[in-house]
Amino acid sequence: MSTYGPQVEVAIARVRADVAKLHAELTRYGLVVWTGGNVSGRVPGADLFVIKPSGVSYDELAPENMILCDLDGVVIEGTPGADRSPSSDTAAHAYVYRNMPEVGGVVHTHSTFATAWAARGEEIPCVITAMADEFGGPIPVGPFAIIGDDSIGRGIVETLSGHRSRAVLMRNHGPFTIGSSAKDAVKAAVMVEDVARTVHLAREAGPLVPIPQDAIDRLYDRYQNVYGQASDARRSGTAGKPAGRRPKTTGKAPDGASPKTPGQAPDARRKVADRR
Ligand SMILES: O=C(CO)[C@@H](O)[C@@H](O)COP(=O)(O)O
Repeated sequence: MSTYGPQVEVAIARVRADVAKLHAELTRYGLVVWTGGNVSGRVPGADLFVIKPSGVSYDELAPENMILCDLDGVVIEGTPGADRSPSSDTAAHAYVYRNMPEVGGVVHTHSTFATAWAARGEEIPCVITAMADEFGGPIPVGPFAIIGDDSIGRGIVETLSGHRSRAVLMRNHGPFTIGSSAKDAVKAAVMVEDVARTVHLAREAGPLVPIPQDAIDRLYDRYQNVYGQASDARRSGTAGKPAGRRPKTTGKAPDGASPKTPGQAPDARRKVADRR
């Protein structure tokens, strides 16, 4: 059944386990309701990534029902989980992996405060040290984009390339985060909600006090290069480092006619729609 070498199979198994487990962090930190968020992880050493099935309860997520895709977002037939349709945001995640080779994980949620900033189309100003540490400046807003093809991915890549922030607030939609791994992208999703909430509450109470740019730069540099342990991915890898512009490739969404397009074909809502 396997068409990959033993090393890649081991890597796929590890990413399946990580991605399945990390969805529990989204609920643990209150970043999602129902099935409104997704995590994916790149398979090191292969042009593949793993993402969850669309609209499936987080309680049901397990390594064997995660879905393996190529970097065009096409499901790899015959692999575990391939009988279900992948996340609605598969084409967006795929676009990010194709165009940002340093990215190892992508996360999307509708977390309340970050999504409220996205609904206003307003970037979150850098007014707390935790934000300077983690994001190195403001959290930018990305364009409004329709769900289902790679336009969200284009918006993420255009906004975050060359930007310190690992989070973008997609206008009228919600946060998407990137990281050196799926776990690192989940961390960014947790942190962006935390700062969105704090800055919102601060502004409700009075004027925000900006942090001077040179202090932001120093805080960011210390957090990325000194804070924590030398073995941390942030310090040893590319997480949080400015990505720089990447060459763009032509986006290719999954085949619209395929049963592997986002959303589960047997879902009850679909049967109802079909009857209309
Ligand atoms: O934002 C949206 C849809 O509005 C999706 O990202 C969210 O509902 C999660 O969808 P999936 O279950 O990953 O297909």
